[in-house]
Amino acid sequence: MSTSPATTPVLRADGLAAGYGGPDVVRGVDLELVPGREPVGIVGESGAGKSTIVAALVGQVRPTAGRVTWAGRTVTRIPLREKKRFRAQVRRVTQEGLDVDARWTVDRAVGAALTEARRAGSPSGATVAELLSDVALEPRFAPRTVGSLSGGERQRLALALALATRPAALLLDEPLTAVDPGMRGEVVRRLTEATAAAGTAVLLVSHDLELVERLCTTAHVLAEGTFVASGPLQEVLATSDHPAVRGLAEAAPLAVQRFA
Ligand SMILES: Nc1ncnc2c1ncn2[C@@H]1O[C@H](COP(=O)(O)OP(=O)(O)OP(=O)(O)O)[C@@H](O)[C@H]1O
Repeated sequence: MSTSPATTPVLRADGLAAGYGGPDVVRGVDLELVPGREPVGIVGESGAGKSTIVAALVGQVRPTAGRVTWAGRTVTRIPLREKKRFRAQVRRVTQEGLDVDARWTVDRAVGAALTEARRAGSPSGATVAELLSDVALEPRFAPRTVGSLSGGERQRLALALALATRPAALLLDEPLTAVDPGMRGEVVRRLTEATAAAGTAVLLVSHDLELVERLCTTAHVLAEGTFVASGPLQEVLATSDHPAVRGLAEAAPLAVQRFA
C-alpha cells in the first residue's frame, strides 16, 4: 500500500444534473471526494437539492447530464459483481438511516456489520468496542436492543455501522439531527479522528452551520440546485453577497457572530 497522500478522487461529480422526471433539481455540480483530504460540506436551504446530490453520488438517482464516477467508473453502470464493494467503499448515512432488526443488540448489529465488511472485501480490522467508541457510544450500550435506543443513539449506531468497512467515502446527510448539541461536539470529535485515521473522505450535508464549520475545511452553498459559493464556511458567510448566502447567514446569526 502506498504511504503517499492520495490525490485521486474516490468519488466525483462532473457537471452533474439530476431530477425526478420533471425539470432538473440540481445542475452543473462539480464535486470531488479525495481520501485523506479534509471533509467537504454542503449547506443550503430546504429543497435546494442537497439530498439529491447525495442520492446521485450513490447511484440512486441517475444523472440527466454530466456524470458521477467511483474510481473512474460511472456509478450507475457498476456491474452487479462490483456493487457489494461499491456499497462497502461508499457509505451513505441519512437522518433516518438505520436498517437493523429492532430486536438485535447493539453489539450483534455492529458485529454483523463487521462480518459483512469482511465479506465485501473491506475488512476494517476494528472491534465492536472501537467502532462504538468512534461514535461516543459507551460500552454499556453494547447489550441494549436497537429498538430501545433513543433517536440520537440510533443515529450514532448508524454511523458506527457505516464505519465498519473503513469506507473510502462517507456521505453524511443530516447525520446528527437527533443528537443533542452537547453530545454532538463529542461525536464529531471522535468521528473526525476515526475518519482521518482511516483516510476516509467525508461529505457532510447539514443545516447545522456550526457543525459544518467545525468538521469541514471547505463548504459549498447550494441554491436552487447549483453551487453559488464555495470555500471555508466562515469566510463564505462573511464575504459572499449572493442572496442565498446572505439568507443563510441571517437565518443563523449566532453562528455568524461566533465565526466572525
Ligand atoms: N423522490 C422525489 N420525487 C420528486 N421530487 C423530489 C423527490 N425527492 C426530492 N424531490 C424534490 O427535489 C427538490 C430537492 O430536494 P432535496 O431533498 O434534494 O433537497 P434538500 O436540499 O436535501 O432539502 P432538505 O434540506 O429539506 O432535506 C425538492 O423540490 C424536492 O421536493
